[in-house]
Amino acid sequence: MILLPLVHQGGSVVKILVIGTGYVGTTTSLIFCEKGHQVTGLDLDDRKIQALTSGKLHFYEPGLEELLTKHITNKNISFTTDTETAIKENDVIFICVGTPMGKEGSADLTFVKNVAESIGRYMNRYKVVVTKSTVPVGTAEKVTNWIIKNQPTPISFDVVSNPEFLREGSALYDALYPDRIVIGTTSEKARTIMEELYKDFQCPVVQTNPKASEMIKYAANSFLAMKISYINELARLCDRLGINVNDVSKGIGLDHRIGPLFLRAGMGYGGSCFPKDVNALLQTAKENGQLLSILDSVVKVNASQPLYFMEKIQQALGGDLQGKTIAVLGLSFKANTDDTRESPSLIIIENLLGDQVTVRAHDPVVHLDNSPLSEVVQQFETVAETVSGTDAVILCTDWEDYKSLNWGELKPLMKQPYIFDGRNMLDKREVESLGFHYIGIANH
Ligand SMILES: NC(=O)c1ccc[n+]([C@@H]2O[C@H](COP(=O)([O-])OP(=O)(O)OC[C@H]3O[C@@H](n4cnc5c(N)ncnc54)[C@H](O)[C@@H]3O)[C@@H](O)[C@H]2O)c1
Ligand SMILES: O=c1ccn([C@@H]2O[C@H](COP(=O)(O)OP(=O)(O)O[C@H]3O[C@H](CO)[C@@H](O)[C@H](O)[C@H]3O)[C@@H](O)[C@H]2O)c(=O)[nH]1
Repeated sequence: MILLPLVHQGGSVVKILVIGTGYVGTTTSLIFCEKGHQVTGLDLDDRKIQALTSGKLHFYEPGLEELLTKHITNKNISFTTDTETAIKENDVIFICVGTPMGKEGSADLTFVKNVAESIGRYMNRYKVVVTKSTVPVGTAEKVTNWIIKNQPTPISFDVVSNPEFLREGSALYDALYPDRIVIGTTSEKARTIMEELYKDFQCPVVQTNPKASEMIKYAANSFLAMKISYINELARLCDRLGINVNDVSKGIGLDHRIGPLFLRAGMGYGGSCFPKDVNALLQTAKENGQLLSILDSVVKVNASQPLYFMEKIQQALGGDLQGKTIAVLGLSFKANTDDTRESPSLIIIENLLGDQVTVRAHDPVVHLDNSPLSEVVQQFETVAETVSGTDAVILCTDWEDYKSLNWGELKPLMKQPYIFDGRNMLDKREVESLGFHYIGIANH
């Protein structure tokens, strides 16, 4: 299924192809449609393409499905699995495929390499090839070489690094209203085309070379991860001293040099990005003989944070958890997504199961269904069913739904009134006044 144009650029016509229809690919496609462009979305996964073609999103992301329906109706977007035709018919190609954690923490570039080879094989005229996937420093050069190696005859092209900074759960807003756009290229021709594509975005544009652009993405994610590990480790000290870490976050975050965001203490960062990207940057540092000792510590603190919380749970419940029944509320790595990749909830569940606990689970959008976890964890439709007969509730994901629960009504359903709040979501005094034992992360 192939599209007609077009973004007009200085009289010439530019057609956009987005390769990979995951969180980033789908969002990227739709924001360019919003800006009046015409987009083809390509994926190898036929089920995803069929779903998207019929206006259905294959993942949970607020606001995206409505936009998808709108742009399908307006014929601004179409989807295909036909790699060759899609490459031939489009001029700007965004690579949005996954770059999962590979050997020793480095980014696995298999999918990017496959795409670059296809682009080389099938390109028929000048193309701008844009890496939106998060890729290590030096990848633009690799992509260039993979394309050249697969070209039957030499045809000119440019590779641009243009990292994506959207968050799951607010992907659409983040992509439509980014804090900045980073364009990494040494080609004036490609830069002009990229500027044209982004001309309606109201934010600063950082113009740099591909290597610096690739580094900006890793440096940003690692910095945010560092803020989280910093506050989490500080929370452990606050716990010992009886200090409310939320007050500390507020007190330091109001200093505009520090900023209020990413200072929420909890069970550690998860998701498809921070864990893999911090590790990939560490691997880049190692390969280049440079120690990043702060980031080393960020990873260590993050790995031990769910275990720190588990210890608090064990201590409060008398040491041995064997034979207890515990409700886990929230499976996704954060609110407003159905993504469970590297979710701290899963680490908590794994530890509970290891302690011979019967685990009952709930999540507003994640369904364990056919996952291996469904064989050992029972999932319920409502929170009331989930907490029935349990010795404790563990709040693992910061869903709004959980903040507004009527704990007074839930308490009589439980065997023991314990709440472990891994996200510091609840008002300690309020639930304690209902007769609960409440333990958060330095939420005193
Ligand atoms: N998820 C996020 O919030 C986020 C934000 C910013 C950047 N990123 C980065 O963007 C990239 C994509 O992330 P994602 O979460 O959207 O990934 P994803 O795994 O959800 O989607 C990737 C898609 O690429 C498809 N694909 C793989 N090989 C292909 C090929 N040869 N041709 C066509 N399609 C192919 C897969 O089928 C899949 O649908 C990663 O590098 C990630 O680190 C992700
Ligand atoms: O104060 C905070 C903020 C976040 N988190 C946790 O940190 C993780 C990541 O959260 P968030 O950054 O909101 O989600 P992602 O969708 O993974 O987005 C990050 O990763 C993306 C992929 O690279 C980037 O594009 C985004 O800019 C970057 O925020 C989650 O487990 C959160 O619960 C905390 O524990 N405390």
